[in-house]
Formats: sequence, C-alpha cells, structure tokens
Amino acid sequence: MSLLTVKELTKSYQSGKVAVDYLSFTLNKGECLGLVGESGCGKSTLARCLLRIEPINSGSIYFNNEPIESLNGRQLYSYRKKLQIVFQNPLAALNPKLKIKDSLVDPYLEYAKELNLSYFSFTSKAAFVKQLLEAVELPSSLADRYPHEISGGQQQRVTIARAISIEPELIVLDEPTASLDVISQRAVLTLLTELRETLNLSYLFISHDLAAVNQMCQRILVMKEGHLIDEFNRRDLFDNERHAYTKELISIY
Ligand SMILES: Nc1ncnc2c1ncn2[C@@H]1O[C@H](COP(=O)(O)OP(=O)(O)OP(=O)(O)O)[C@@H](O)[C@H]1O
Repeated sequence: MSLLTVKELTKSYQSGKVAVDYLSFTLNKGECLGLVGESGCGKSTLARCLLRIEPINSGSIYFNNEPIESLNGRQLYSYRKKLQIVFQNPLAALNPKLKIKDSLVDPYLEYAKELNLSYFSFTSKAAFVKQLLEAVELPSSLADRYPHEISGGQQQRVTIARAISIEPELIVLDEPTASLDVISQRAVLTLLTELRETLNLSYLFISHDLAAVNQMCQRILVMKEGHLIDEFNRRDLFDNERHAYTKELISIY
C-alpha cells in the first residue's frame, strides 16, 4: 500500500536551476526506499519539498493519498508529526544549549496533544528518556550531557531517538551516516534496520553511497541532474539491464 506518492514533481530555484525535474515515484508502507545520486543531483531539495520547507513549482505529493501542498495550519502540524527527518550533520540538528534529555523530549512535548504512542509510553520525563536511550542503544548516563560532550555516532543516535520518539509513519534519512566513521556508520545502519522492523516504520533513505543503500533498502531509485533515471529492486542491482549511470555507480562501490 502506498504511503508516499510523488507525481511529476518539479522544483526550480530563483536562479533558474531546476533541481528536481518531473520526478515520480511511490514509497510503500513498511518499505525502506533508497534514493542515490551524486552531490548536487537534487536529493536534499526533494527532501525539503517533502517536508514542505520548499514550495514546489508543479506536480503533486500525496501522503496516505492526501495531497500535502494544500495542507495548512492544523493539518500541516499533523502531517509533520507523521514525517520526521534525520540529517547528515547531527551536531547541527541538536540544540547546543539543551542537555540530551531535554532534546529527547522536545518532539514529544511539541506533539503530545495529538500523540497516541503504542511502543513508547510517557509516564515521566526520566522514564521516557530512558526508553529512548535504550532504543538507540545508548547508556542512560548520557542524558545529562550536552551534544558537544558526546561522539558523532552518539549524537546521530540521539537525533534518531528524537525522530522515533513520536512514532512517525515515515522517516526521511538524508545521508544519516555521511559524517560518521566506517564502524559507526555500520552500527547506525544496523540500528536503523532494527528500529524499522520493531516500530513498523518506513524510510526514504537518501545517500550517495550505493553500498549503504544496498544494505538497507528493498528498492532503489537513482537520480541524476534532477531526473529519476533508474528504479529497481535491490536484488536486480547487478542486472545487465541497469542504466549506464547505475553501472558507473556500481563500479565505484
Ligand atoms: N537554495 C538554493 N538556491 C539555488 N540553488 C540551489 C539551492 N539549493 C540547492 N541548489 C542547487 O540545486 C541543485 C540540487 O541541490 P541539492 O542540495 O538538492 O543536491 P543534493 O543531491 O542533495 O546534493 P548533496 O548530496 O551535495 O547534498 C544543485 O545544483 C544546487 O546547487
């Protein structure tokens, strides 16, 4: 069943640059869909359009069959609760003045009135923080630290814990491991896969790293210069029918 449907989406900037050009795809419920492409191909622009941070020029985006362009006020607030994002740079995503425990409860407090959690439960702030830290395999002793007092891998686990804390339907992972060393990258990808299964999440996993996408995703989209040029099931990655550009990406992976 379709969770997110993007139809003929075009987004250009004032400079005239067409960053996303007539892009169409569907993400199914429970799926991890990979989106790969080199730097500048339009991946982050697409993510910002999905979050309604950037207005689109034409086309449509449907979430649970509802067009998101027409959402405003309360409906937009509700939509944002269902879709969370994890960015490349966790330090930039965390408020430097907040202790980890305060950052962790922030999304919950923002959406508390509308939330009906099924996996986590908020009985007290301390208990909620403990559940979240456990879910992302961090020691509870980190709760009282500030973001700059923990490692990059730990910071990214905190941003993941924030994203899952309100049990969204979809998480956009925008190069979530790009700033991490290889060991932490692997651990975070494994964690994300486990969380998807436990919490019944769906992911749009954006990356320039075909190896990471191949590890995580059931289906893969390939973008080049704003266009979608290839789309296939993971098992067909090495199929001879792949687009020449996909083969080029394979050769460097
Ligand atoms: N605010 C903006 N104004 C004008 N052009 C922009 C803006 N943001 C992005 N672009 C341009 O749009 C194109 C797509 O950029 P985008 O950041 O979406 O690519 P990307 O695939 O996410 O790249 P990266 O992997 O480096 O993050 C690029 O040519 C970029 O220079």
